[in-house]
Amino acid sequence: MHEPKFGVAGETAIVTGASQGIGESIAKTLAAGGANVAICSRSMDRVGPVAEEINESDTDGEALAVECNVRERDQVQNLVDETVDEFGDIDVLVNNAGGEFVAPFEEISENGWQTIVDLNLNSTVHCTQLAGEVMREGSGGVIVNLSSVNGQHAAPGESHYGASKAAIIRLTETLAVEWAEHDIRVNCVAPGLVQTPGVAETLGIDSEDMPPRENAERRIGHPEEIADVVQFLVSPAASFMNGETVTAKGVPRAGNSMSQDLGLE
Ligand SMILES: CCCCCCCCC/C=C/C(=O)SCCNC(=O)CCNC(=O)[C@H](O)C(C)(C)COP(=O)(O)OP(=O)(O)OC[C@H]1O[C@@H](n2cnc3c(N)ncnc32)[C@H](O)[C@@H]1OP(=O)(O)O
Ligand SMILES: NC(=O)C1=CN([C@@H]2O[C@H](COP(=O)(O)OP(=O)(O)OC[C@H]3O[C@@H](n4cnc5c(N)ncnc54)[C@H](OP(=O)(O)O)[C@@H]3O)[C@@H](O)[C@H]2O)C=CC1
Repeated sequence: MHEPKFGVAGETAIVTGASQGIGESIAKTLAAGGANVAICSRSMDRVGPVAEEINESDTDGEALAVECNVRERDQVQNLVDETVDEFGDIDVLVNNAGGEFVAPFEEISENGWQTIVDLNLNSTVHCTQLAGEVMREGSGGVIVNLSSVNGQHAAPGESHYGASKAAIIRLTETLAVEWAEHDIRVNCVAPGLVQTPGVAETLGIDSEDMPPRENAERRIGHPEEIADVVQFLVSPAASFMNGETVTAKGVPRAGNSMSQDLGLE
């Protein structure tokens, strides 16, 4: 009989941007599956309680919280070092931290553009190079990057975000080829609109005022629905997947579904 291989027990995973939203859900899902998770955000006050919640639950996996701004390469090096000190190795990296503001291209300042490219793309480069070094020197590993449907299709007001998220897809494909010889798989998830505190902040509304999630025509995702895809890609069940971008957007419309999900189109 073929045994299912969807588990992550005993793995050590870094999840960036795990104080809320999709990253928090990924960390809790992997820990529930028995992985040890090193989680970060810019604020220990925000990421610490997530680690405490995991450690106080009956999951097999343990959590380590590290304050780390992923835009700062020296802080990422510290995250990697603390993870290895605590858990001995790094098997999994989930590049989740990211964000944006919505603005027309002509209104984005040089610093505004730089901020979003740093936050989404350059942070992924820092984490992947520094954690990847540990994986290459060890027994390989798995990397999952968070792109977006806005990295796959045009969306007004998202030029900086879309460009950085599209670049993440091509980086994923390139590294999958370059690092196959090191036994490192690199895949990507492209979510459609997911109900998180960050999206509510971006839209300037309260989380409770997000459009309904269960409307079949304008389906908005739950963070757990992205976390489960990440867990699959991390697990040995996805051993023949490398360089892929898995889209998870609820309703298979062409193009960018986010503004449709919001009822704007
Ligand atoms: C159609 C359907 C759509 C639907 C869209 C719905 C969202 C769908 C997709 C969601 C994707 C997500 O990633 S959801 C997660 C998103 N969550 C978040 O992003 C929440 C956290 N946000 C943030 O931290 C900030 O917004 C962010 C800019 C990213 C980082 O903040 P920082 O403090 O590092 O940066 P700041 O110092 O504030 O700003 C840096 C520069 O950016 C400029 N800047 C900041 N906000 C700006 C704005 N709204 N418009 C112009 N410019 C702006 C500032 O003026 C600065 O430039 P100068 O003035 O020149 O110095
Ligand atoms: N929600 C959605 O609809 C979609 C989201 N995505 C992508 O999924 C990922 C998660 O999104 P979502 O959960 O909505 O985001 P949220 O804004 O809700 O959460 C972002 C997380 O990242 C952390 N973070 C932000 N900046 C930094 C930084 N510089 N260094 C370290 N941590 C940081 C935040 O923690 P803190 O503030 O404590 O630092 C927080 O934990 C992002 O990459 C996003 O682009 C893609 C498509 C759709």
